[in-house]
Amino acid sequence: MLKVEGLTKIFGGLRAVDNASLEVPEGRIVALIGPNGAGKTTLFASIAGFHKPNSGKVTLLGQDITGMAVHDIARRGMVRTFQITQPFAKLSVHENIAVGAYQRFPRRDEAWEHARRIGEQVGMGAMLEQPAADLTVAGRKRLELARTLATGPKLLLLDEVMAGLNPSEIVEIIEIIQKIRASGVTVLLIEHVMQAVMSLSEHIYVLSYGKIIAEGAPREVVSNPAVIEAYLGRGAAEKMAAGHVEASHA
Ligand SMILES: Nc1ncnc2c1ncn2[C@@H]1O[C@H](COP(=O)(O)OP(=O)(O)OP(=O)(O)O)[C@@H](O)[C@H]1O
Repeated sequence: MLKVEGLTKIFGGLRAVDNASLEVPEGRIVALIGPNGAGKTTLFASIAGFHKPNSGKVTLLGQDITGMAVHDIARRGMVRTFQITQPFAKLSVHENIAVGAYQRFPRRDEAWEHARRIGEQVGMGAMLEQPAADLTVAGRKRLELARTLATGPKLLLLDEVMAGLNPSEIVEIIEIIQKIRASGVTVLLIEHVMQAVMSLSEHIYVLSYGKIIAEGAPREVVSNPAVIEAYLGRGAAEKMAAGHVEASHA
């Protein structure tokens, strides 16, 4: 569904993303992990049209979309969420979701009904009439998910939708993401919550200093010495193998 080949994005002298390649097959949940500042959000933004890559190629459903505008990419079925959510605070939850739904259903009644269904899908059925300003962090994260989902994506790019959530909220949103995938939407997610990455994704890419340093099945990737070192520093993998570092810190 999505193929990224040799993507590089440079800010000033900084190679925030350096020759990164990845693939997301249709119907899968794929995760992109890596330490803070590794370049994950920059890679997302470069894939979804928010940044123009310096080099590399992005292919969506067989079409070259490199450097295309955000709305053209969205029309082709790929949308992203944002880490910092910015709903229209004075509008209700239902109205906020409808803003996304209008991109797919120009008729008001259809967009409205679609927005209600999406609201229920993300567990916000009882909150539809609330102003977005009254939502908790978890509510705002769900609303962000609902707004992008309402545009009818084939591929959803989720940027840290679990940040700031408590354990039970995380379990709920994991279930919602599983349902979204079951409804036919492919997912690429950036996430720091390892519990979620491990239980949701079938394939993981690890970014460190802009480069993809490892990829594979979740269990393989978390025990990869290069990945452990990227998170814990040089020599950590060896110390861990010798029992000097708690595995839970990885
Ligand atoms: N618009 C920008 N201009 C200049 N430098 C930027 C810009 N956006 C990001 N960077 C830099 O690029 C690098 C990668 O940042 P990015 O936000 O992509 O990392 P990240 O892996 O998403 O981090 P986090 O997990 O903390 O969200 C960082 O060094 C950051 O300071």
